[in-house]
Amino acid sequence: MEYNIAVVKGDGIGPEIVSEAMLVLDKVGEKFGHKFHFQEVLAGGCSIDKNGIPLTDETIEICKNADSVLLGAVGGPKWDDVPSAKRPEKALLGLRAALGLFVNLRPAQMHKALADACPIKPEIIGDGFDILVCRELTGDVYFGKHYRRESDKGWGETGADDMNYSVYEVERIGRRAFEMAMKRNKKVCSVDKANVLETSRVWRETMHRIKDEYPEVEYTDMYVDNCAMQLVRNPGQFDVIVTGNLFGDILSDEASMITGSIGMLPSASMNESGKGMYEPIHGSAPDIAGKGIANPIATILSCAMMLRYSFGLKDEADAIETAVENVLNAGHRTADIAAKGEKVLSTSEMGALIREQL
Ligand SMILES: NC(=O)C1=CN([C@@H]2O[C@H](COP(=O)(O)OP(=O)(O)OC[C@H]3O[C@@H](n4cnc5c(N)ncnc54)[C@H](O)[C@@H]3O)[C@@H](O)[C@H]2O)C=CC1
Ligand SMILES: CC(C)CC(=O)C(=O)O
Ligand SMILES: [Mg+2]
Repeated sequence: MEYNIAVVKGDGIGPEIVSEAMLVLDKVGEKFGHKFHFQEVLAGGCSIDKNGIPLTDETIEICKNADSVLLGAVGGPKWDDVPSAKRPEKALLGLRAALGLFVNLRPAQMHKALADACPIKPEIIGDGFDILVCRELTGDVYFGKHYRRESDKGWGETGADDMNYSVYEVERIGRRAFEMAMKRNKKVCSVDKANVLETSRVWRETMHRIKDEYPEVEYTDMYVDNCAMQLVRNPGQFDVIVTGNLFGDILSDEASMITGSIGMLPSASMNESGKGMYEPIHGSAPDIAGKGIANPIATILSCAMMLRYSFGLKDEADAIETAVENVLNAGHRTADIAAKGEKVLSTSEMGALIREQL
């Protein structure tokens, strides 16, 4: 089969990690008899530099018309002072909205070989953990009105961001979370801040209404502050965590670190018709950009999610995941997951070793 993939390398380490992932897809194509056609497009800071705006209509059209989208990361200090409506991150939010990508799946699994890179004590980790953060991606405070006004207390200029969730949006993500749980360990933990936020009260009431449609699933509610704590106290208690855009963003970065590094976590963002955008959960890592030391595994595993979820290529997805596992089991490490004194691989050396396993 032939597949058209729009590629948004983006900024910072984006081009370094995405190039490795594209080579992995080429290798999978060779092995399994597929052809992946890549069309590179600009979004984020690099688009601001070339076009004056972070996201052009052309990029949106190419991404909409492709079978799938592979994205690295956008943003960086170079563009920190551009007006907020034109920041690189607006490209990401714009693409998510334009493609209707309401669900963002972020799996955080313990790779046994990386136990040493996990900052939590082995007796707490026990047999490991396998968490799926199911984050709502096109609502919440990220898509509310952002504005400034004068403080009515005379405290000067005040920033304000509207946080919203409608019943429709919660039902849509909630059902997706229950469906994912049915294919896994049949547990859903819904995370909110219903003790304070009206948005969260609508979230919780809606989740309680739909949970009865899935009687086999064990359902719990948890406040987000408690969840942040429980993720390090006992990560093994979780199966699917369903939550809003902001809480999911923060909790998935935290969940990534207990796997060893944020450089390990892939993600899949999908719309109602299964169209997807696949990206690592991390950002453009300006502190290490251009040094060739970023971990490409999150992006490579995002390609596995693309093959599985958008193209239905299960064996091909498994092959990538097994190749990554083999490389980790053989003790190969990039800087972020290496123990003191361990040999450290570059981005391209890690990519090459993974391809050798395919
Ligand atoms: N999806 C996206 O495009 C995202 C973009 N961003 C943007 O990225 C820029 C930097 O944001 P930060 O808060 O620094 O988050 P970040 O995720 O880029 O980096 C946080 C820390 O993790 C490290 N790190 C990240 N990815 C890594 C990898 N693959 N291998 C090894 N180490 C890695 C970085 O070196 C840094 O020390 C900002 O402009 C931010 O807005 C942030 C998150 C997501
Ligand atoms: C850069 C933000 C818009 C989003 C983010 O941090 C994320 O999706 O992980
Ligand atoms: Mg984030």
